[in-house]
Order: sequence, then C-alpha cells, then structure tokens
Amino acid sequence: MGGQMQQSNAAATALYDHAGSGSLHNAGPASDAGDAVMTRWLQSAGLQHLASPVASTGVDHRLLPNLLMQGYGAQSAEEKQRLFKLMRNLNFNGESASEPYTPTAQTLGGVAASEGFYSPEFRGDFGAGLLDLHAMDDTELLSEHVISEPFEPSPFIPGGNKVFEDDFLTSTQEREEAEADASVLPMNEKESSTRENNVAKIRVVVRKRPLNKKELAKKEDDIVTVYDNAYLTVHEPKLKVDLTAYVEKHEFCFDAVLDEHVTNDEVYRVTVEPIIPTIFERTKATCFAYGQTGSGKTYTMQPLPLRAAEDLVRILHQPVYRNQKFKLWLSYFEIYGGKLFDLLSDRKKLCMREDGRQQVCIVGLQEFEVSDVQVVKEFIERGNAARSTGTTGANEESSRSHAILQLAVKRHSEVKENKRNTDTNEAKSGKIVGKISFIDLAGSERGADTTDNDRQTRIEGAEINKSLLALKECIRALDNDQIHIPFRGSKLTEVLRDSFVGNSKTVMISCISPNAGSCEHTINTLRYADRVKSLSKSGNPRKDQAPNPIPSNKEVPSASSLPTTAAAENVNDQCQDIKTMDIGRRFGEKENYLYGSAADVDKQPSSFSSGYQFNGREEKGLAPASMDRDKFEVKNSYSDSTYQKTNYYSKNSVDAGDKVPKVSPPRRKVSKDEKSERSINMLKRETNGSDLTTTSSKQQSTGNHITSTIGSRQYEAEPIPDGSINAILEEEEALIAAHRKEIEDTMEIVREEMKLLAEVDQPGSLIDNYVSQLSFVLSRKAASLVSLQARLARFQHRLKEQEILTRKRVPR
Ligand SMILES: Nc1ncnc2c1ncn2[C@@H]1O[C@H](COP(=O)(O)OP(=O)(O)OP(=O)(O)O)[C@@H](O)[C@H]1O
Repeated sequence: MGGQMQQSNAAATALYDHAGSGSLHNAGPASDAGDAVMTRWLQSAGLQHLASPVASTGVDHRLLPNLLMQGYGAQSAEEKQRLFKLMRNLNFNGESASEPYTPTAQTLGGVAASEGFYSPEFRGDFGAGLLDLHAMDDTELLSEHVISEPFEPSPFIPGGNKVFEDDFLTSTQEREEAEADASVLPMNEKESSTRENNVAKIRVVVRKRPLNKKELAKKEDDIVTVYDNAYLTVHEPKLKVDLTAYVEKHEFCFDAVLDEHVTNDEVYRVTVEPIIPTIFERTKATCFAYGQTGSGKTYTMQPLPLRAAEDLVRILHQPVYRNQKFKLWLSYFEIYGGKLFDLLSDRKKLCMREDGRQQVCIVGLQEFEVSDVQVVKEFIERGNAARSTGTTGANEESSRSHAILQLAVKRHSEVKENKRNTDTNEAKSGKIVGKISFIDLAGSERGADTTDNDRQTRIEGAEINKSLLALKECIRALDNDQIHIPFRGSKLTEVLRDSFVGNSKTVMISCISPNAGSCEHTINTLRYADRVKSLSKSGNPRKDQAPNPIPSNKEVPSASSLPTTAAAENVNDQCQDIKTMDIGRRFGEKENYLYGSAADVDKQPSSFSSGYQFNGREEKGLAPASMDRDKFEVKNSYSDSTYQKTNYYSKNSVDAGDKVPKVSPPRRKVSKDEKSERSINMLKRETNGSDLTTTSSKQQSTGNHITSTIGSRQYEAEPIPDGSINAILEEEEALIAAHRKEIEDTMEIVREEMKLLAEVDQPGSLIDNYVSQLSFVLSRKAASLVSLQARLARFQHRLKEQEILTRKRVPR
C-alpha cells in the first residue's frame, strides 16, 4: 500500500514539477481563441466552472495541473479526478507537448461518472489524496479517441506508409536522429535507417484477454483497466486486518498494452510487423508470450508466424530477392521436459550442441523451404497438433511445452545451388540472413499442478518452472551487466541465447487474465514483464555484442544492402546461429506432408475495427510497478484462485484422419522414440516410488515469483534451488547413457561367449582355455551389471531425497 501511495505522489510531483518549471516559464500570452478552446476542454470534462480563472490569467492548457492545487480550482475528489482525466486525454505528459485533444461535439455532452465498472464495495475511498492516480474511471473520455479507420497496408513493409514508425521510436532523441538521417539519406536509405533506429531492441507488450464464459458465469469482476494503450491498472481486491474490503491498485506502464478488444491482427501490427524488415538486415528476432496458464499465450502466438510468413514471403517474392536466391525456411520444435522434439518430424528427439563459436546447433532438426503462405499454415497446424498439451488443475488444454517456430531467411549462392544437385542438404547450404523465432512458453503458473495432478504432470511443471526461472535469471544477469549470462540454466535459455545479445530484437507479449481470481498471477506476470522492460531501457552498449557491426549501408530491405560480397558472407557465417545439421527438405518435394485439414489459425475477425495507434512514449509519469513487491498479503476470499478455462473461442483443430496424433500428455499418444524414452524414465521413477515432482511444489515460485495460494493465505514459494533439477536431469542422462553402454558391453561379451562356444566345439580344443576365458568373460559381465545397479540405486536415492526435501518445504 505504501508503495502505491508513493507512486501516486511521485506522479503528482512530476506533474507539478512540470507545471512549475516548464509551462509557467514558457507560457506566453494566451489568445482569446486559446481561452475558448481551454473553456471547451473544461466543459467537456464537466468543469466549466473552473474555466474563468484559467482563461482570465491568460494561460494555456499546460497549467491545468495548477487547478489541482489545494485552494485553487478543483476542490472535490470528483473534480480532481475529472481534471486529471482531462489532462491525460490532452496527452499531458509533462514534456512532449503533443497535439492536444480538442473536444468533439459528443464529448461536450458532459461526463457522467461511470458507476458501472466497479462494484461499490471495491471502490474504496478515492477522495483522500490530492491527486489520486488510482481513482480514475477511464471509460468516458478515452472512448472518444478510438477512431475507426479502414485497414491500411503495413507501414513497415516496403511500399507501405509509415504511420506506425513513430510508435517504435525509443526516445525523443532517437526520433530527432532519425529525422536528421532522413534529411541526408536518399529515400530508401532514409527508410531503412529510420526503421532500424525505430525498432526497439526489447519491446514489452501486454495483452489482456476478455473474461471467459466461466468467469462471467461466476460474476467475476474484470479487475484490469487498460488506458492510453500503454498503461494499465490492476485493481486488487483485498481485506484489511479488521476484514474491511478495500482495493489496492497497481499501476504499470509498458511499450504497449492491448485490451480485450484488440484483435490478433492488431497484435501482429504492434509486435512483430515492425521487426520483419530487420530480418533482412541479419537480425535474429524473438517473439515470446509469457503468462499464466489460460491467459491467452497460445491464442496470441499462433497467428503471428503465419502473418509474419505472409510478409516475409511478400518481400522474398520481389525480384531483387528472388534473383539472389533468398528463401524462407521453417522449423518447429518444442522443449518438453528439458528435451527437444521436432514437431514436424514425428516428434523426433533432437540434440542441442554448441559449436566452437558458442553457436547453438540443433542436431537433427528438419527445416522446410516455404514459398507459399498456405504451406506455412499447414506446417503450423501440423506442428500445433503434435504439441504437448495436457489437462492441469488450472487449464483443461494447457501447453506443457515451450514451442519454438522459426522462420529463417537464407541466401543460397549460385555455387552452392549447383552443388546442391548432388548434395540434398539444401537448408544447410544456405546462409542465414536473419530469422525470427516465435516462442509459446508453457504456462508460467504451475501451482495448481502440485496438488491435484499425477506425477508426470508435476514433473513437467517442475521443468517448466525451471526454464522460466532460468529465463528470468538471464534477464536479470543482463540487467545487472553481468559478464556471465547463465544461458546454460535451461534448454530454453540456450535456445534463446542469441535473443538478448548481438544484433537481436526481442518482443515479449505478456498475456494476462482479467478476472479477480487470477489477480495474483496477473500481478506476477506484470512484474516479470516490468523486469524485462527495464532491460530494454538500459541501452548499455555492452549488451549489444554484435559480432559484426551492421555495415554503414543500412538499406532495408533492398538488394544492395544485403550480403552479396565475400565479406558479407562472412558476416552471415557468424550470424548463423541455430543451424540444422540434418538434411533439409524442400516442401514441394514432399507433398505427402500436406494435410487435408484446414483449420483456421486465427478464428478472430481479421478486419481492423479501429486505427489502433500507440503512443510509443517513454515511461514518464508512472513509476514502475515494482514498488509493491514482496508483501505479505491477506487475500480477500472474494478472489477465487481456482481458474477454470473455457474454450469459448475455438482453438486449432485437426481432422480425425490427420496423420499426426493429437497428443495430450500424460494421457497423450507419443511417438515411438519418445515413448521408449519416457517408459525408461517412468520405469525408473515408478520403481523409486519417488520422483522429481515434489520439486514442483517448491518451484511454484518460478522466475516471476509465482505464488501459491493455500487456504486464504498467499505464500511466496521458494525459488527453484539452482542446479537441483539440473543435477537430477544430468544424473538421469548419465544413467541412461550407462544403461546403453551396458547393453553394448553385454552384446560384445555375448559375441565373445559365442566365439568361445564355437572354439570349444572344435575338435582338439583345450577345455582349460575355455574355462579360464569364460570365467573372465562372465566376471566382466557381472561387473558391468553391478556397476549399472549401483548407479541406479544412487539415482533412486537421489529422487527420494528430493521428494522428502520438497515435502518438508511445502506447507500443505
Ligand atoms: N484475446 C483473447 N480473446 C478471446 N479469447 C481468448 C483470448 N485470449 C485467450 N482466449 C481464449 O482463452 C482460452 C485460453 O487461451 P490459451 O489456450 O491461449 O491460453 P494459454 O496461455 O496458452 O494457456 P496454457 O499456458 O495453459 O497453454 C482459449 O480458449 C482461448 O481461445
């Protein structure tokens, strides 16, 4: 609570500071026309009675904050609220002097306080503060800003307009620099230079989903208010010690905040679209969705690759790229239980290796050349169908894995093109120009899994939590400018390694549920996002360890800017990161991969309902939301932590006749490879009567301090003990390897025994030789078995220890 108060005061101070230091000094004599406009603004907010003093002193709208001072103008809390809203709608941000909002005929109709949003018991006492940032109801004036516009072609794709470019200017300075560049560069260079500057290295976007049917049926309140496309408030219902209900407000500010009315198309335009041209500039881009289970990650992520592919293919079809043999390659894999599986190759198990240049290679990953969006769609559907999903206590169809879809633009040189006739490894022969990875992370919250699910589900939860923690640790390390970034903490961070360093762009979409029952998780997700956002603001050049600076010729995406020289090829060599070691296949040659099913990836209406413009503003007035961290809270019983998911928007479906089975672990069908591997694992775990699962209890606290609600109390669960799961997974791998080795040894021994038998059967053979050799062979056999048994016993013991430890830690 204290944190929130400070936050309000900081924002208020900022406003007053501005009024005092900026506007008062700069205010020139106001014209009569200006006074009239001022009066209309005040009228629009129902504050016409305050108009005369302002007008008579001849000041402009920038002095509106003065009306908030005690003894001046607005006196009541309601007046202050209206005044504040007016300032906000005038884009009063203390500096940028943006084009003020002029009230329309409709807005002059007055502003009735809206009672609808929040039930009275949760409104709390809003009147106490001089300027209560949290007391705002955003529904009236803001709605006037939403102007319906027809669909416009992408401003980021060559030939499109540039309306959105400003949204991605990371600072006023950058905007000025871009303008300066624009004045000296020829047109196409201007565009590319501006674009490059404009697309932020890390962009954090929040998406709020609508209340679902179940939440509506339970009459749950929507506790998340989005305003100005960049801010949001979480109204957390709470109880005081004397059991009085009150609402605590948590204010957040991000690069963009998308409310429940925003379509997937708009999400694409705000998140991925600006990055697409940079892929042709050797950028490795990553877009990932983060959030509680059921918050809309999959819903948000699934359409994005398709849209991206559309734009990439459109660019690639331009003669300049076609002539240079630029091609688009697609791969799709998942990280499940710490292991990698190819979603486009019967869930074949993959190996991740690091080469001498610390580049990550995924051995065995299939890549497919795609030159048609329909084909991309079919691949995506096929991969989605193969993805691991499972029922959890929190979501009926929860993603149990991190799914990674990569679109890589590669350039195939003439020489290699010819060579390819004899070498089918075409994907390998191409040099990566750039790529974009889409990562649908598994649900960030696995608290529900620890109590009411089976062992396998809990093991998965532990592994998911581990990787999310590792992700946060990497972000934290980068944030603290640490030289050592713990990428090796998980498979996920190893794959993401190049997302945060070098010539990279990262977009994180934090998905949040709006219902009161998800409040804690929502706040946790937003704090996590806030943490990532702070990384993007540091602008430390050490974080940009691009192995090769971008050449001064920054044309994007024009032929001349793309690597055509040997030097440029070297650049590409070094930029090539996740490489496939297996044979890539041309899709056209493998028609049998096509599927008859054509479930729509995006069932959302695809048309644009509004010209959704983002401010692209820097965070100014609002303090980061991290102020209210680490508090012990008495939860309001109103807040029901049991989330039940309702699929009232259809997800992708695959016809029954599809070749890839729809999997739903732990009851899902699995590929043969995985099955045998899993059965080994399960066998080991079952024999132990113990497993890793209980670690998931203590790992409810994932990277984002996920909490577990037990009874009416909220416990901050302990973070995953670093290395604990890692160590077990390593031992598991070692055990499996030892088992394999033991089988190989045994086969060798059996061969020797057969040879001995063959010899002893020969006429005149010496039985003494046979006896001594057999004795030796059998003792080797026994030693090998004993060694494996000892390893197995150690591993069993280790699992048991884990379980006991975890039981001790988790309050039940
Ligand atoms: N913005 C949205 N608009 C409408 N429906 C949505 C939206 N976001 C999510 N949904 C619906 O909410 C449900 C849960 O979404 P989804 O499966 O994407 O969650 P998730 O975060 O991926 O969950 P998990 O981590 O468990 O896989 C789905 O039925 C989905 O259609």
